[in-house]
Amino acid sequence: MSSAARVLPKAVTFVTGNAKKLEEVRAILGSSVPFQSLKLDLPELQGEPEDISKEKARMAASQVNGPVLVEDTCLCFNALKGLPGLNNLLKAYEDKSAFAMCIFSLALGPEEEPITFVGKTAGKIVPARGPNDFGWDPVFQPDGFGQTYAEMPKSVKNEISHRGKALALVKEHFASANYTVQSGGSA
Ligand SMILES: O=P(O)(O)OP(=O)(O)OP(=O)(O)OC[C@H]1O[C@@H](n2cnc3c(O)ncnc32)[C@H](O)[C@@H]1O
Ligand SMILES: [Mg+2]
Repeated sequence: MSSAARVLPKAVTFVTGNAKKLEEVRAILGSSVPFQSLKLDLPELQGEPEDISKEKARMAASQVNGPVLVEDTCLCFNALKGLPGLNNLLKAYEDKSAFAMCIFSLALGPEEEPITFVGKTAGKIVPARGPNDFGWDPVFQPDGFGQTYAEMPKSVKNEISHRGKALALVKEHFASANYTVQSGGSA
């Protein structure tokens, strides 16, 4: 059953200061989720990843006074019980397995409960290979692949990555929620 369209006062703002992230989000979402991007100074929060993400979305939605999407990513090491950590720390451990995790939160407005979307990709930490232009891409080799994130074509990374998986859920949500933007709200 299709639900009535929910009217948003303006297009969704994707809040990030990271140009490489933005590039991937644009490539993955295409025209399926219309958004604009904005860099905001938000405090770094402590706590459980999903709680941090929701709180970040609430703060961003009140600054923007409209719908926002925020994203946090971590490279989490199984030897450190899933904690994010420094690659050098891992040298002391036999277990190099890790997972990349991406959490998006969508807040439709400052007073609305954010909705969270999580994507994870398992892999291992390896000596760096490939171009060094996006964070830890050269040291993360996803399971089932012979290349690090940095070595693979962008389209392959986006297909299998933590970010790609989380954004597939975001896309599904937008497809079923049937949002429309109020006329006069910026595209
Ligand atoms: O403004 P925001 O969106 O918060 O951007 P950020 O650069 O602070 O990003 P995060 O805190 O989410 O990311 C923590 C680090 O992980 C890096 N990172 C994020 N996604 C990555 C990916 O897909 N591949 C490699 N490194 C990544 C990123 O460059 C940061 O150094
Ligand atoms: Mg950040």
